[in-house]
Amino acid sequence: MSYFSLRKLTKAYASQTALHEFSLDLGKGEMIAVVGESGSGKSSLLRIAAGLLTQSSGEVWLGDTRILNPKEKLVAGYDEIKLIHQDYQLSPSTTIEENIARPLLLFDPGYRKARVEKLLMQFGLDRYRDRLPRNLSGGQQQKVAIAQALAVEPEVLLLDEPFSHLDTIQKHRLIFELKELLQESGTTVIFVTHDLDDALRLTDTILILQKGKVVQKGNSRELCLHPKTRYVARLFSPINLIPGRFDSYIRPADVRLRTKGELLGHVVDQRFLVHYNSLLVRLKDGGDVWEVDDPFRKYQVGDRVYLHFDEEKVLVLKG
Ligand SMILES: Nc1ncnc2c1ncn2[C@@H]1O[C@H](COP(=O)(O)OP(=O)(O)OP(=O)(O)O)[C@@H](O)[C@H]1O
Repeated sequence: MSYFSLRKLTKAYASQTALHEFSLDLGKGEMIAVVGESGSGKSSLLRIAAGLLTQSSGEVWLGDTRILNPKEKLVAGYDEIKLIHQDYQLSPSTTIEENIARPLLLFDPGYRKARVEKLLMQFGLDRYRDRLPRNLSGGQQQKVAIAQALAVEPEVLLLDEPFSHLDTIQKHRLIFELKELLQESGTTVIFVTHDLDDALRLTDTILILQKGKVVQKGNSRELCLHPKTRYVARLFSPINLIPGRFDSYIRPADVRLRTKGELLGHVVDQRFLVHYNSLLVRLKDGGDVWEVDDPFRKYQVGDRVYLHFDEEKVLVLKG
């Protein structure tokens, strides 16, 4: 049953439309990721969902409550819906413990103390409680910001690329920890990102946004095997345009390398990756460069190679 509902949301700025009739219904505790490139409308969407930006049309509902926008509400935003973005603002001159406690100042002191203790423990921040934010790493500071947002036990958490300042290892660890925490607390989550890998680490269901429109929704398998647009296909791997066929593509892993055949090229670059070598092959006719996998690490820069693929692996893509 729908709990957090975004209904036909649109947003037009003076020069352009950022969002075209976006609708989404989430059940309580459900998590979804919205993946889109820069400028696709992700931040506008989340700010509207949080009641922090006024939409051009459409409504946001949390249970039976319509979320009012800044034009309708004196103090914009809701405790029940928290938005976290990469530029978190911790208070620089107060300790980690005080930062997490800040949203709870008007709460009962006993409750406040217990809640802050729980968050410090859950996020592994206990031993840093007396430090100032500047004495923590970027990843730890981002954890503090998330713990602070969760202090008031929001029903809905909106994550706007909150991990982009972190290195890959820190990021993967934080996403894993956060996923467990959010599942445990039954928080409803929308996570927006341009990074499919991050999205798949947090959620199973992905919604793809392009130029303010939803182009596809599904799980990893559905999107990978049946991408509707070039953008969706490229989220999973590069794609190679088949010469003479303007909308047909093949993935690097679906190309076989042979010493005989019809589609001739020569290797212009080679990279050693964990399970295979990745080659760049310049085609003889037309001059396009294909990216192909060489699982047997057989070919070197300068080698001639023939490229084969099965027709059933060809992706026919638009947009
Ligand atoms: N205040 C504004 N005034 C005018 N145009 C805006 C404003 N805010 C955003 N836009 C435009 O609306 C479109 C969507 O922007 P938005 O920030 O929502 O996208 P995004 O997917 O979050 O991008 P990014 O990942 O780069 O933050 C962009 O083309 C942007 O230039």
